[in-house]
Parts: sequence; structure tokens; C-alpha cells
Amino acid sequence: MENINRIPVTIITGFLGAGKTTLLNRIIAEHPNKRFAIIENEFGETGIDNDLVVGIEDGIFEMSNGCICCTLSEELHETLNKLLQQSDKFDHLLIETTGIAEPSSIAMPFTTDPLVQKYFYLDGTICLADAQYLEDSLKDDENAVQQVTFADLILLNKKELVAEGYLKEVKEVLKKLNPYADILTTQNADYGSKKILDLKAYSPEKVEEKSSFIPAHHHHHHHHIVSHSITATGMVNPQELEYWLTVLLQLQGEAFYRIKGIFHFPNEDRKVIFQAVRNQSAITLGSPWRPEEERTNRMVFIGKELNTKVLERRFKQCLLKS
Ligand SMILES: Nc1nc2c(ncn2[C@@H]2O[C@H](COP(=O)(O)OP(=O)(O)OP(=O)(O)O)[C@@H](O)[C@H]2O)c(=O)[nH]1
Repeated sequence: MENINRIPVTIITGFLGAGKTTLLNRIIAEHPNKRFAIIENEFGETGIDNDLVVGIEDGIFEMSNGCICCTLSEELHETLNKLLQQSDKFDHLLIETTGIAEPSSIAMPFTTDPLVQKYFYLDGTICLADAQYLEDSLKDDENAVQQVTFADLILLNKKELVAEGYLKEVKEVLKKLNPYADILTTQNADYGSKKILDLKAYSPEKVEEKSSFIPAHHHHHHHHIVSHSITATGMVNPQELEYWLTVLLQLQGEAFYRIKGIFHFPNEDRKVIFQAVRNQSAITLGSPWRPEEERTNRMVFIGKELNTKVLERRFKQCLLKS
């Protein structure tokens, strides 16, 4: 679906106290001509963050107590429906989630609900990580790992509070966990010249661009969460691939936070781009293969307790025999 006339949505996730409200205020201050609607999801303390967001009178929608990803997904739908009725009043929607929300479920309405999709498109997810506590959070808290792995952009914030060498180490940890995300180290969520509201993270062009940086045999395991890439040259059998992915997502969709793939199909000069969030998927055509370019198929899986050996074997079975 074209993005023209649809309202972009940015999800802001991050650990408690990492700087989400600071980022929100910065975004609002730096875009004086944009009209924002904001959905805040506060865990327990209703109303507190509302008062901390400056510069906006109306347009703040609050979700009640509880976690946006479980009890509140209905409420999120309702809030989005309410917003639809006044969609002429704003041109960007920001969703700030609590530190305990699971981001792929918040993304779900934008990938599953046709009515929501008609009016909104997900531009990307930004994760605020606190440089001081990131390592501890990743050790103790599965939500922290999920937030990092799902993000399109990670702001490694409060950088001045840690030594430079340590900051580099932490950045490496993030890169291994999520090879797709851009990572900026920031103080007070100052993202500099980054076009933070225009990440286009789900556009085929972006998936393509990012995939070229993924190492051929990337594998990283963190607790139960795995990020794993597979590459193979040769052509893919479209029917085999479609069958495999459909069954995989139907049976195990909940386990996959995100899958991205670039494929070489027979009789197709353009790259075939595949993306899935949980069990929702889409296939689109990307740019043409360049004459000198090696036509490598690539897949990246990020999810929970994935059996990577089986994924590799099944993917290779989808290749056409030469
Ligand atoms: N030292 C330092 N403090 C920061 C930085 N960024 C934000 N803060 C402070 O950290 C505190 C928490 O920031 P918030 O923006 O409220 O964080 P949050 O993620 O919205 O917090 P919760 O909504 O409670 O999860 C505030 O006092 C900020 O002023 C930074 O880069 N360095």
C-alpha cells in the first residue's frame, strides 16, 4: 500500500527511565510545524507522563493501566479508531510504550488490521537504551532483549555517564543482537541530523539496503532470543518458499518477532523482498539485480527459541536444483 495520504506512526520503546519522554519532547520541539498525536501507555501511574510532555495541548491519548501488549491491545485498537475520526487534525502519530511492553504486539494493528492500515503506516520503532544499565537489563529482562531486537533505531542514551571504552563494548553487544538497527550514542536523546520520523523501516528499499550489511553467517543467541541469518546463492522455487513460509508462520508465528528476506526468483529481474512481523507477512518487489551483483538469497530471523538448523535445512530445500 502506498504511504501517500497515510499517517506515519513511530513507536518509541525503551527501558524504564532510559529517556523516552526526553526524546518525545525533543521530537516535538524540533518539528514545530508538525501536528502530533501521542498515545501514552503508562504502567500503573496514569497521567504522570502526560504532564511531562510539553508543547502539546490536545492530541494526547492515554491508555489505562496494564501493559499495552496484553490486556490493552483492544484498547489500542479503540484508541486508533478514535484517532481515525480526527485524522485531519494531526500528521504524525507517536506511541510511547512502557518499559515492559513487547513491541511486536504493539506493531500488530499496523500489520494486521485493514482499517488501521488504510489510515496509518508504521514508519519504524525507536528503542531508548540506558548506556549505564543496558547490560544488566539484557541479562535480567526478556522485554529489554525484545525491545532491542525489534528496533529499527536504537538510541544508546546517557552516554556521558559511562566510559568511552565501555560505550563501545555495549554498542557491539547491541549490533550483535540486532544487526538491522542503526545505533546512535546520545546524550539527552540528542539524535543530531538523523531523520528520526522518516525511517521508512518497512520499505522494501530499506530492507534491501540493510540486508547488504548482514554478515553471511550471523548468529547470536541471547537467553532464548536468537538472531540468525542464512545466505545461499542460486534461484529459489517460489512455490516451495511460499508453502514453507506460510506453514512456518501459521504454526510458529508467535515465535518470530521479525523475519526479513531477499530472494532471487526465476524469470524475475528484481529482488523479491519478504518481511514478517509475528505471523503477518508481505512480499514485494525491490530494485533490479545489478549486472555485476552476485544474486545471493538472504534471510534473517529474529525470534524466540528458534531451531536454526531446521530453518537452514528448510530454506535450502527451497532452492531450485541447478
Ligand atoms: N544524565 C543523563 N540523564 C538523562 C539523559 N536523558 C534523559 N535523562 C534523565 O533521565 C530521567 C528519565 O528520563 P525520561 O525521559 O523521563 O525517561 P523515560 O524513559 O520516559 O522514563 P519512564 O517513562 O519512567 O520509563 C530524567 O530525569 C531525564 O532528564 C542523558 O542522556 N543523561
